[in-house]
Amino acid sequence: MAISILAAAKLAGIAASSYVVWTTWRTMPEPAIRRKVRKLFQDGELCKKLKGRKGKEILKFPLINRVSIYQDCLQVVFTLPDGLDPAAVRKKEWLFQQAFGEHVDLAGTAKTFTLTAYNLDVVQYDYDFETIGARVEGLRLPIYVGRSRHGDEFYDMTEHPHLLIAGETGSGKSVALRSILTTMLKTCAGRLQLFCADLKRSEFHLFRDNADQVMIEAHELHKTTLRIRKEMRRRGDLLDKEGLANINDLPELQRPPYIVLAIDEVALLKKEKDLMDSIEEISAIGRALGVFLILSMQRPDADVLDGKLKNNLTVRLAFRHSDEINSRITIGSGEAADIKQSQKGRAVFKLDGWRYVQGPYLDIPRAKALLEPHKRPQAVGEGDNSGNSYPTLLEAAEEPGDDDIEFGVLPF
Ligand SMILES: Nc1ncnc2c1ncn2[C@@H]1O[C@H](COP(=O)(O)OP(=O)(O)OP(=O)(O)O)[C@@H](O)[C@H]1O
Repeated sequence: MAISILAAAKLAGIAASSYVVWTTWRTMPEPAIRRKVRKLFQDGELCKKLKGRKGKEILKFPLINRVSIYQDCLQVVFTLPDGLDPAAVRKKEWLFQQAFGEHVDLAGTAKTFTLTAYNLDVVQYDYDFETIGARVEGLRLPIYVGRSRHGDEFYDMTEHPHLLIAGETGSGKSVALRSILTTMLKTCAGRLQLFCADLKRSEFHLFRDNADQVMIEAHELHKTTLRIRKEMRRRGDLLDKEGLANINDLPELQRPPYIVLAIDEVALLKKEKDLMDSIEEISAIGRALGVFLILSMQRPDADVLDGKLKNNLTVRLAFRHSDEINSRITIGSGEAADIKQSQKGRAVFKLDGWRYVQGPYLDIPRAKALLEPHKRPQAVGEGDNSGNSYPTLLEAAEEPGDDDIEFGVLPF
């Protein structure tokens, strides 16, 4: 019997050693797990040394508050005694891995830590719209990120605006953008205007028939950001007039479509000061007005992204980074440097804490096939047939206004 379980584990792609460790402690009663964790504290000398009466040394170990055994993981919550350096606990993560298998997370800051041991790692998988579409149903502007050990990871961009995607070359950024935008286009027909800028000219040609505009030159993008700024003013006026704070509060038929501006390889724009200023303005005030950014680049250092803009990109997806310093630039900590080169599509997803995710794999031919039924029927900006009376961004830009002066000075 034991042999066939191991064989099944191997067939399922699970490292056999990890599986054995998992099955061993899955069947252990809670007191035995407590004893085992206490033993690890002793072996790792994770304790505060105190002087007792008559100079006798007393060792104070962390206190185990809770042990929970779930279907897919084991959790142990413990509190450090005052004076024990939390870094010492983090350094000994390997001890917990040896005991509970390699898929261990140790989360905590100063005093209370949660050790979570999972039975499985996240594995690569293919994009499947049937499943993903069902998961994100009901979200206004869904971003489907991938799978973590907790299950599918997705969120509503109207609640968490502006996404920053970063990672070294070949780590999975373009595939992630492809799958994120495909999901959006398939689920938000009639309430999304998508603008894509791809100065590398490598990825967004795919969306040419689906997005409202695909730009490959900085000056085209500049013109579009000026239009978006003008549109934001128009939306601001509308909200003022209606006494509302967010376009989501408008009645559905009056509600402007969400605008998403996705830019691949932002580093190529670093010398375009005016353009970057426009992007920063969108990041600062876009949320309530329904205007959102997805920016992708290899390294979001100060050279490329001004601090204010970076702070407004509140959600982060960090694929493999070459070292801890680079990882810190993107997510403020080193975990993206622990992703191996072979782990394509693996990233640190940072939103209300962080976790590792595996993005779904979607190649260009399949993305094309998925997008085929969603091609825009008309030329750029000629509206949709959703019954919504709000003018499209490009129609609105045709109205005379004070920005026409700005448009005139652009280098076309
Ligand atoms: N989610 C994934 N699952 C499996 N394989 C993936 C995944 N994402 C990327 N890959 C593999 O990695 C390769 C490189 O991915 P991708 O082109 O997205 O990298 P990138 O970060 O955009 O690189 P660059 O910055 O050079 O454009 C893909 O061609 C694919 O083979």
